[in-house]
Order: sequence, then C-alpha cells, then structure tokens
Amino acid sequence: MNINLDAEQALIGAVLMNPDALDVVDGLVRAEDFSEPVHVQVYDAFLRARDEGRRVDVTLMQSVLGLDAKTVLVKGMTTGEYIAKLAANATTVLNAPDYARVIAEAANYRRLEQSGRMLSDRASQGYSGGTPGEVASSIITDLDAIVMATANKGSRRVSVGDAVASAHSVLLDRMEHGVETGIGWGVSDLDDVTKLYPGELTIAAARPSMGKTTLALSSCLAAARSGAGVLFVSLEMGEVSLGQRVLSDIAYEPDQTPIAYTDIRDAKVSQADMQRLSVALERVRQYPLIIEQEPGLTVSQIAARARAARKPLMRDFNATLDLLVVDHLGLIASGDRYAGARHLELGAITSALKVLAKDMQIPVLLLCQLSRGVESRENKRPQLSDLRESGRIEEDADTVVLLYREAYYLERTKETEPDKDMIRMERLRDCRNVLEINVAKQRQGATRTVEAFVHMPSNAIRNLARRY
Ligand SMILES: Nc1ncnc2c1ncn2[C@@H]1O[C@H](COP(=O)(O)OP(=O)(O)OP(=O)(O)O)[C@@H](O)[C@H]1O
Repeated sequence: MNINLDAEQALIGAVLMNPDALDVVDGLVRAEDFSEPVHVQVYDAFLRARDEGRRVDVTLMQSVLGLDAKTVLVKGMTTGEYIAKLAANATTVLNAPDYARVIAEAANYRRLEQSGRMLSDRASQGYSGGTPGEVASSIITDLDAIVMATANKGSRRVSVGDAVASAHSVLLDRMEHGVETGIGWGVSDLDDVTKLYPGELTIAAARPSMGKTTLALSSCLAAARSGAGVLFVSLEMGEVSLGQRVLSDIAYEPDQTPIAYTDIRDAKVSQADMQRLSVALERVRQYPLIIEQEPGLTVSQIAARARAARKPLMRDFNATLDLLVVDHLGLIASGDRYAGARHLELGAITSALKVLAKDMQIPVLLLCQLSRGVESRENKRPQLSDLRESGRIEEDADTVVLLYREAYYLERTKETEPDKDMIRMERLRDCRNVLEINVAKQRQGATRTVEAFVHMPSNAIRNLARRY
C-alpha cells in the first residue's frame, strides 16, 4: 500500500511544534498528497492560515476539525489524543523535507495505480469507454501530470563551500567552452538586456494586436536561422496563416518594398515578388523550426508534443530542441482538475511549463493576452500588476516582457481639434514602426524598456538602431 501514515503524522506534528516547517517543505508536498482525509483538511488549513498571516497551532487544528477534544476522530482516538500522538511523533524541522518527499512520492504512486486502473477499466469497456485515441490521450494527460509533479523536485542543502566549488567548476567550464548565452530574440538591443535561457519560463504579455505573435515568430525564425531547434505551438493560427507570416518576414529587406502577409494571403503579389518569395521559401526550408498547430491542447499535451518534437528535429535537421514557444496561455485548454476555477488552472499551467523548462533544460516562451483593464488607464502601457489577476503567472515567470505599440492607439484616436490632430499625426509618423519591449521582470538581471523596429504588415522585427 502506498500510504505512509507515520510520515504524515510526523510532518503535521512538526508543523504544530514549529510552523516554520511549512516554509521548509514548501513546494515539496501539497495538501492533496496526504492519504488520510483529516490530514488533507488540516494541512490545507495550515497553508491557508500561513498565507493569510494567521497563527498555525493546535487551536487552529481543533477549529478546522470543528470538534471538541473528546470527539472520536481517527482510529478510535479523540482529537485531543490524536494531537498528543502527533506531537509525540513530530519530526524536527530539519527532517521535515524527507517526510514531505516520502508523502509526495506515496501520493504519486497512488495516482499511478489509479491511472492504471482507469486505463484498464476504460479499455475493457470498448467503445463505451471512448475511442482508443481518447482513452490513450486521457492516460497520457494523467501520466504527464505525474511526470511534471515529480520532475526535478526538491531543494538541495549544501554547504557554502560546496556551492562555491560548484560555481568555480561552472566558471572553469565556461572559460574552456564559452558562456551559455541563451537563445536571442533576433533583436540585439533586447538580447543585451535579456535572452531566453534554458530551464527558464519567459512570458511575453500584451493586449491583442500589440505584436506578441509577431515577436515570437520573428524570434523563432532568428533562433532557427542560427541553427537552434524550435517548436512553435500555435493554439490560434493555422499553418497556412503562420506560413504566410514566415514568408513575409523572411522576404523583408529594408531597401525593398515589403510584401505584406495579407497580400500573400490574397494572392496580390507581382511576378518579381514571387521570385523573392521563392528565395525566401528555399531559405526557410533549412530552418529547424517545427510548427505544431492544434487548438485546444492541454498543458500536458503540449509537454508531450515538446518531447515528441525532439525526434523529427534530430532526424530532419540534425538539431536538438532548444526553444519551445506557446501562443497563447488563454487558449491552453483546462484539464479536469480545476474545472470552473480558471485562475487556479492558469497557475497550474504556468507552473507546469516552468517544470517542463527545467526538466528539458530548454527555454519556454509563453505568450499571454492581457485583459481589457489596461485600456481603462490613461497610460495604456502594460504593467506587471496587469498579470496579477491571472493566477500565479508573475511568480512562475523568470522573465516577463510587456509589449506596447503607441501607434496602435494613435491610429484609432482621431482628435477633433485640427491642431491636436496634427500633433497626433506627427507622433504617429515617429512611432509607426516602434515596438516597446519592457523587460519588467528578470530574475537574474536588469529591468529596462527597449525599442525595436517593427513592420507589422510583414511580421518583421529588427533592431531599431539601424533605422530600417
Ligand atoms: N497591414 C497591416 N497594417 C497595419 N497593421 C497591421 C497590418 N497587418 C497586421 N497588422 C497589425 O498586426 C496585428 C497582429 O499582430 P500580432 O498577431 O503579432 O498581434 P498579437 O499581439 O499576437 O495579437 P493577438 O492576441 O490578437 O493575436 C493586427 O491586429 C494589426 O493590428
């Protein structure tokens, strides 16, 4: 049986003796990992009390259980007796992480058992259990959630001497083999401030039409051009639309008339431009960039696609998977677990993508559409706080970039007074091709706003300094 009541009692007892134990085991165990329902209830209440700044103690435990000390609670014991037993079994804070790991591991074994039973039940029901594809896909989703929950988990306790020795060996390795610089965005001004680093989750957030897809796709092309293997998961746009944008971007040259992707879509292309597009097509064929286009993928399915993409990248391009891009968070389908509680679901999605980045040691770039609230402000530049209403996006992200195009708003706000409208038109001329990229959060670096050149009709983003 994958149940370890002793470990559960030891951990809860440790928290009762010293509530700091909750912080020590943070991220190692969740309330739902406990097997005993009373423990689930108590541990959940402990966490909520800690987060709300309330006291975590015996009184809280009694009030949660809604029982007086004489009511029989677990295994014939009253609450009072049970609390005394917990205190007797309590482990010290130092041992708490070991017990937390044991509890989480037992929970994951139980989940595996349950998934196996469900697979066997549904498969034996034949078509009434779902098509073979549906049954397989549901089990993949469950198994993936377990992989995510167990990947790279746990803190390591090391002495400062060991930590410095590790840093020194990384330094020696980098002096010999060069620095791991991460994947660039294709805009060197932005690369100077931040890149897409292996093991990290980067969020690019903006209101619609600001250029999220443009930046992401343009960056994927730049990365693939330099030989990095890329998977672009599009939950929104079909492969033909994406292909039109790619062609337009690759064919973009500052000294030539741009070929808008809408013109490619509408077949409004001259013979000379057809030539340019053929050249672009030949070039892009060599790029190790795979586009996965399917609406309604869950985060587990995205993770499974990322793992599966490694094979064709190696086979067809001799490349590894070096970057995963997901367009966009709001379109990632909900799993069953948090049905109806979207903010919890969004939190689960961003933390799962963060775990995926760590587990596969690749950068993950997630696009995120901000809500209308941004537009109710005088200054419509997005801020980090605009992310807060959507789960734990901000906490999970290692880096957040916020995109803003002033031109988008200027194009839509004609002034009634001629003088004012003149000023608006002048300002629009100056900023028509400017994309502001605000690196608003970066765990390991500076925050700053950079400006990039953007030609929205061609999906092209380049350095502004060169003044295309
Ligand atoms: N020919 C054009 N002229 C002017 N603007 C254009 C043109 N073609 C596209 N755009 C602008 O580019 C936007 C699309 O850019 P992009 O897809 O990168 O935005 P996004 O931030 O990803 O938005 P969404 O969340 O709506 O997908 C259009 O909504 C439009 O504002």
